[in-house]
Amino acid sequence: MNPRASKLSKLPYYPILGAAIYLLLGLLWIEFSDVFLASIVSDPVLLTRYQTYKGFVYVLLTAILAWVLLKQRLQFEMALTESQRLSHMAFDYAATGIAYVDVNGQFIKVNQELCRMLEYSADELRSMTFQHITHPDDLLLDQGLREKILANDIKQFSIEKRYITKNNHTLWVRLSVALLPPQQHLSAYFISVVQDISAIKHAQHQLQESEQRFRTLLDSMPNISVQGYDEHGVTLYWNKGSELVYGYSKQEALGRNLLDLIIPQPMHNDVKAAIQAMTHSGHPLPAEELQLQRKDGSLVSVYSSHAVIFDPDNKPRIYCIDIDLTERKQQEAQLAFLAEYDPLTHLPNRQFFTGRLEQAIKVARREKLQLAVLIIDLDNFKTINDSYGHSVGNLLLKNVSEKLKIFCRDTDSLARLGGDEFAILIEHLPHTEDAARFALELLQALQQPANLTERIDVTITASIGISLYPEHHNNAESLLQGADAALYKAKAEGRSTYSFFSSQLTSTARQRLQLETKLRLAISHQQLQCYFQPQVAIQSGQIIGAELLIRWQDAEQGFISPELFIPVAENCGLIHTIGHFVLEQACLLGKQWLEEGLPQVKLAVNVSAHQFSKGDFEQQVISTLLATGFPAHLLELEVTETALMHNKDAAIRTMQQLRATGIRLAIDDFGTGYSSLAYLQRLPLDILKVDRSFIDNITDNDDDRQISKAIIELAHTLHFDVLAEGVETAEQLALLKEMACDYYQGYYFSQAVPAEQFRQLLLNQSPHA
Ligand SMILES: Nc1nc2c(ncn2[C@@H]2O[C@@H]3COP(=O)(O)O[C@H]4[C@@H](O)[C@H](n5cnc6c(=O)[nH]c(N)nc65)O[C@@H]4COP(=O)(O)O[C@H]3[C@H]2O)c(=O)[nH]1
Repeated sequence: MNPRASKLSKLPYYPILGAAIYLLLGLLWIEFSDVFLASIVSDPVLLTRYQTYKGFVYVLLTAILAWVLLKQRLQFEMALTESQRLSHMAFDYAATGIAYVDVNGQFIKVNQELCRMLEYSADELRSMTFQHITHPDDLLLDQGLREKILANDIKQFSIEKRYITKNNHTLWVRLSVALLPPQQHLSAYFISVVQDISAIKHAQHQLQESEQRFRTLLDSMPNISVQGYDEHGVTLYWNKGSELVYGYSKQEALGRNLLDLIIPQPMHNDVKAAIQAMTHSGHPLPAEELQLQRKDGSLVSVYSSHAVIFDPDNKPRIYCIDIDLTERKQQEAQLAFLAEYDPLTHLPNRQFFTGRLEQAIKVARREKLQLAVLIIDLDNFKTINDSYGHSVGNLLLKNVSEKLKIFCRDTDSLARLGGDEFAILIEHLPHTEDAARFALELLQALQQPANLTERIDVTITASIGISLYPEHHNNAESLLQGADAALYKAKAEGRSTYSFFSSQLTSTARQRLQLETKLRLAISHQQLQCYFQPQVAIQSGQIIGAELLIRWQDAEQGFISPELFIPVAENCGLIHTIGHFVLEQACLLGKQWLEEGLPQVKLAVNVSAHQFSKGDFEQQVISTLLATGFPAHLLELEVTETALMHNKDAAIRTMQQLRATGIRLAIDDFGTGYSSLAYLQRLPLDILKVDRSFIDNITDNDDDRQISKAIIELAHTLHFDVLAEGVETAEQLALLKEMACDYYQGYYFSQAVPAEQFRQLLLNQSPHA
């Protein structure tokens, strides 16, 4: 029954009641209107007419009213019939199954859709109960809920359940049931609305299946970790990959916060912010590479991407898909290594070396340094390869690379350019021959027999080509080419040697190295001697001292000038041995002469810049004085301006310490350097030696004369004594006397002479002079 139709049926009786009231009021009007009109209208004609027609008017009005009412009733009846028809149609043709079911479960009325769903006809269904066609597993639930409605515990219910259709198919439906209370002639019955959800269930089933398959798939990928977290970071999902990548089992991970699991402490705040941002926006953050933490505390590199999925309760779930990059990183590192290193020797390759060289050139350009590039090529390597095979050849290359590694300093760069070719970059090369010395020593080291296997010992030689920056080339490529060309020359010269890019340099370097080798021998065979050049007071003409000058008489070459070998000695470090020898000679002989009663004279010793800048120089001087007993005030140390220029403050400190012991200090070759007056004032000097180059022309060059005069005056102003070097003539001496120069030395008085000869000079001099 349509409740709206029953309401409509009551409506038309209100106008009938109205009509009855109208009739009653009309009759009353007919009865009493004459009296009423007579009281207000006095015209008897009008009153008569009214009485004649009043019945007719009343009947007319009543007829009209009856007609209106009848029409309204007819319209209403028609509307009611139409509404009932529509209601039946709606029931029948509804897209949802509808059934009226009595309290025992018997179908009373079913619509077409329900029949279609259950594959029964309406008549068949009306002869059945819902229990007949309900899936046994769902029967208890359905029945129980209906009982609850009947017991008035609930008003209605809605469940998902299964029916078994006539053709024995399982049909998933959403069933909504409400109880219609008993009415006049009808007992209570259930209205069931049945919605076919088989398609949804099927889709859900498929989804579950595909989810299951997806999970199986995820679990089968060991280096892909998938984790699911709630909005607080609590772990909800943890696949096999996560177990393998992070080391936590599923049981250990589920329910724990990801911050306690895999996020290193310093990242905690960032991760919290990221979770908040994703759960609020519903959008994942961009994927990125992260370093996360394993159970054992070690870090693992992962490429982490995220997805934000809302669950059926609309709660955000964050899924992280982390790809373990460990293997890829190792491969990348391996590739990076191979791009720059030689896999056999693990030395940098040509590409890396060229880059390193370019960098070094930039620094050298800025700091005005010299660089050397050496290419080392093994002589006859092919023969070894051919005779013993490649594996022995490889062992030899490894052996050579080890020797090279040991040989190079930390600041040198070593590489294998390919085949049997190696390269070394020497930065901060102070002198050209340092590269030659390096090459020579390297050749000697490589010549040591190499024990490759139990039975194979190989002795091999190498050739080396050297090119220099900036002297030969100013870019990496050309420097390598230059060294290669030089290598070719070395090979052409008969191998087992080195060669510079320029032949001139090769011969100079070789000469200097030969000289160095000879000097070593000369020192060890005590072939160096100290000569003494007297220093004379200009006013009195008395010897006041002598400068010690080193002399080397070589058996083959004859006299070798200190101007030639002192720079070589400075480069190879022999200057310290020579310096110490001269100092010791001065002190020993000086002391000996004092003991003999010879006149007291000061002995001047040249000190090289290299000695001066070495930390223990003062110590060495003091201990020599103590060891020999030579008085400090008779020892004079000559330092050149250039020696003082290197580290001015340290030089001043050293000089002050030496001066404090009573030693005299002289500045040598004055005028050739760039000492400023201000700097000179700070130096604790005793004597200033005017360079020979000024004295040479003092007689005929006005400029030199003026400069010498100015130097002498300046020195006196600063309370230094002045000694003129290289005085060869009486004229020079006369001029110097005029200029009030204090002392001189030079061939005019005497060349440097052996100790005994100088001793004779002293003996000949009056002791009281
Ligand atoms: N033409 C000419 N030359 C004169 C005359 N009087 C002296 N000489 C030379 O001038 C040089 C003076 O020495 P120097 O300026 O210290 O210059 C020295 C000094 O810088 C260095 N030297 C010599 N002996 C030593 C030494 O024991 N230690 C160090 N560190 N350097 C030394 O070698 C340089 C050259 O020494 P030598 O060849 O001995 O040359 C000496 C000396 O023989 C002269 O009247 N005319």
